[in-house]
Amino acid sequence: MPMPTRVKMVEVGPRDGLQNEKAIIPAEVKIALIDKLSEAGLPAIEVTSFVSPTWVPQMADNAQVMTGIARREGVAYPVLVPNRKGLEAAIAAGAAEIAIFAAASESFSRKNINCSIAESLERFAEVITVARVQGLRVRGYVSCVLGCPYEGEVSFDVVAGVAGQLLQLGCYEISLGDTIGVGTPGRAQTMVDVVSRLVPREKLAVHFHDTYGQALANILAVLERGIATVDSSVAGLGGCPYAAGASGNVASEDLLYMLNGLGIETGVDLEHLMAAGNYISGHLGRPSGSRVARAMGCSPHQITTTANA
Ligand SMILES: CC(C)(COP(=O)([O-])OP(=O)([O-])OC[C@H]1O[C@@H](n2cnc3c(N)ncnc32)[C@H](O)[C@@H]1OP(=O)([O-])[O-])[C@@H](O)C(=O)NCCC(=O)NCCSC(=O)C[C@@](C)(O)CC(=O)[O-]
Repeated sequence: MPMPTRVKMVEVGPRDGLQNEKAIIPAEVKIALIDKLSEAGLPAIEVTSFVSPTWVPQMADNAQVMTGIARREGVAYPVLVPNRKGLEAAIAAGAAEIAIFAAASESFSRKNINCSIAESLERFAEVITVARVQGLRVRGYVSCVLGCPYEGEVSFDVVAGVAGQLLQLGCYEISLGDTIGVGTPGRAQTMVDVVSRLVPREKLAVHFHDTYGQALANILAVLERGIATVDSSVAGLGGCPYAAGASGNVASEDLLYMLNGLGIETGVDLEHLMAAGNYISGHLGRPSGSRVARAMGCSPHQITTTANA
């Protein structure tokens, strides 16, 4: 299968990246980060989540952040929503796109959203119907597609089944999450092949955490299988509060560097993206989790990364 010539980068740093931070980050910092990410040319930026503040205190300022950002024409600003209450709050804050999140593991579903997979799909069916009637776009996630922190191995048929149901319920795109970053390239390809029997590849995205250092390799492997939408997190921020030890997503800067090197179009500017990553790393008081940002920060050499330059 030919590699895509253009990849859509979905930035999840402000939500997935920051949700696990223990110290509460001021809303103004989150807003400034999102505005810098918009300036970098990202086509989609997940802003926040309208979940229970008891479960995820870091996202309690969701409405303030959502209403504070400077929205750019042509950029999607999805927010995570677990139920009707979250949907209503998201709509009140002006969201035009939501993301619902299911799992391919019963145990993870319980730990993360306090219900079974079947119950979650019932809940999401209602959320999606109401959202679409109100003109919102709905993205879907499936967590634990390459392994579960509680159950270990996860069946790819179950992953495909959940992804297929989210598509049927009305999600325009399904993001396949390796929540704990255990996947390797061959398994990632097989998983995508199995899921694509029920969901066309052009409606699939991948969401690889980099816990075992496999994320870029996995992304390259699934690009070879025709996947053209990839989630990433600026400065490699992140982790999931309900998956102990899971590290951040692949760093957006590292993903972009690789895509630039492959000559794949994204519309995203690396310097602006690094500026956003350096801004939030500075605020968090630790080095960026992006190896590209760290290397370029120390290196006086600006090496051309395009394949044919
Ligand atoms: C789903 C619930 C709410 C169920 O939690 P629950 O306790 O079963 O909810 P409930 O319906 O029984 O309500 C309990 C209380 O929460 C309130 N409540 C209920 N809903 C909301 C809401 N939307 N916003 C604000 N408040 C809410 C509700 O009003 C009530 O308040 P009280 O009456 O006690 O004062 C909870 O489990 C939850 O919020 N979970 C979210 C967990 C989360 O955000 N996890 C991280 C995101 S998933 C992820 O990172 C994976 C992903 C997507 O990145 C992909 C990957 O990597 O795999």
